[in-house]
Amino acid sequence: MQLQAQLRVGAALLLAVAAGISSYVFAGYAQGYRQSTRNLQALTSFDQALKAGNAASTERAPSNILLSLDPHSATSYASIQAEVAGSRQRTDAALGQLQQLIRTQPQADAEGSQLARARASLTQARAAYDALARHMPAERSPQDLQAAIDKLIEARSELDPLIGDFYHQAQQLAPDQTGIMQMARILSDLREYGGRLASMLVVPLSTPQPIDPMRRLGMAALRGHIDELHHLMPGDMHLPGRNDDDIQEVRSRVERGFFGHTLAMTDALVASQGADYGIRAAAFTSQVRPDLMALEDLEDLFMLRAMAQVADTQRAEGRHMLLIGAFLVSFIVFALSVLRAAQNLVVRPLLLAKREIVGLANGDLRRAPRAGNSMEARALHEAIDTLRQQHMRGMQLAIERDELSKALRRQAHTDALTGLHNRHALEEITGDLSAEPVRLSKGRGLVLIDIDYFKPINDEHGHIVGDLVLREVAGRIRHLVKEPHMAFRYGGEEFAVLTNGLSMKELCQLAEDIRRAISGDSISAPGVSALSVTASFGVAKGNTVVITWLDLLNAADTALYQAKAQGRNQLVAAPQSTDDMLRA
Ligand SMILES: Nc1nc2c(ncn2[C@@H]2O[C@H](COP(=O)(O)OP(=O)(O)OP(=O)(O)O)[C@@H](O)[C@H]2O)c(=O)[nH]1
Repeated sequence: MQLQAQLRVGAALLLAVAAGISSYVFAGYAQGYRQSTRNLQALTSFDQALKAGNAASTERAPSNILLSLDPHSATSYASIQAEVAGSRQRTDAALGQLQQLIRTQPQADAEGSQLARARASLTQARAAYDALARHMPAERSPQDLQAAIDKLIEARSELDPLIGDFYHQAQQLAPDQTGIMQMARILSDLREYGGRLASMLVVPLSTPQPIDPMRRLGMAALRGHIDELHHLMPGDMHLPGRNDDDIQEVRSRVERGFFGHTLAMTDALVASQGADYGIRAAAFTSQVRPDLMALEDLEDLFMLRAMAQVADTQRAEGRHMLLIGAFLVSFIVFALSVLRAAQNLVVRPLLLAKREIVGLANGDLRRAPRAGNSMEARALHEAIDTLRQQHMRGMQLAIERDELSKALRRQAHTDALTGLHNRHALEEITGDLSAEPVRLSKGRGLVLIDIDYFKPINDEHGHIVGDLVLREVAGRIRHLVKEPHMAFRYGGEEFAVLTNGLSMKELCQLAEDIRRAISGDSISAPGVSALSVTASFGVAKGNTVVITWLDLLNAADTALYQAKAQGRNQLVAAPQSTDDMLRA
């Protein structure tokens, strides 16, 4: 597999492993985050149910005060009336929010009906209050007053099942927060029972009249519940984790106010047998109200604490998820960067170097584009440059060798004196004449030229002059013999012209031209008067009889011999060739 592919597969595997591990851990935190979100929703819903209950309980205090006031005489009537309207608005708003939450509940229908009943009861109770409030205090019968108060208590009781449902649901979803939620519920119940207890004293105090025995029994039962709940409250309400000074402070307010002041006052009023209570309903309600509010405050603090704890957990899970996400993204970026760097620093330089080396091997000496600036890449490029230099030297040597061998070959085939091809060159074409005869094509022609009476020139004028004559004769032959025909120094004072594609007539014409050229102008040499030189010619051509090179040479040689014999300075065509000429 290629390095690039290996790198990619490696990076993909690494990423897959990192993604797998991250996903596994992420899924754990995501589960925790979802759980915390559900817990928080459950706690918020329970808190909203408690708030709705508290709002309905709280509405009673200003309503009860209003019923003990004279609409015409009491100066505070209008402000209490406004307070009643405000508290009713707050109750309605809290119930509205509760209704929204109920829509998302599993038992939305049953809880919705329960809430509708509570609202209907509340509307009835408010109507009863409003009807009584329009009358003068003297016109309000104790029975009607009590009935209105009872209706409001009853309307508040209608919310208890809903609070119970939300409590159980929150307890199931957020079991860790059960202790705090229990505490909040106890405080909510205490607030309601304390409010009811106070409400039950409103009629006796307003009238004033003794508390009837039945009501006294009911109040005793409530008082018992309150004591039970008080006992359920732990002495030490210290919560782990956060600073809970605020809880301790409100708790002591509750102990002093509700369990101390309110219950003591209530107990004293219940215990007094006569109708002279020494305090009127409005004043009593006003005194009790802050103590009941302290219970609500404490409950609020507990719920806030529970929700804050869950929110902390949720934030921590969210942070972990973010961290893992950031880690995974960073890892992906890192892995891709490493891959890219490896590609740029290793793979690409290697591929380009490979291309350059292959180019060198194929004779391309150009410097190819390069990549990578690492030490290793530079070393690789230096090695390629060295290889190129060696390759260039090798090529240069090869060229020189080639030229040398061409020169040698040329030299081996050239006659040093005349510069014509030598006999060896002719034998390259004809082959070894002493060996197996080699066939020739009919187009081949041969003219053998032998200088006449050359020995006397040598003898008379010396070899140097003889050489000069040979060079001059060779020059005149070369002048007339053009490609594709070739001129040779066949040996001593003998020359040969090998033709290709000439008819016998053309061949004889060429031989005659050469003869005239040799015998034409005399040859001058230093210290020698003009030398007249002639030569004899034997001409032959391939045909049906002359079919090998040996045949051709023999035919030309015989003709030359004949030319010599007939008096020299003439040409003789081989007889077979002459037949051809005649036919031609
Ligand atoms: N100067 C010189 N003489 C050479 C060379 N090669 C051969 N010879 C001479 O050429 C002469 C040839 O003489 P012969 O063979 O008797 O021929 P010839 O004198 O030309 O007489 P015919 O051919 O019969 O006309 C000899 O004297 C050789 O020494 C050479 O390279 N230089």
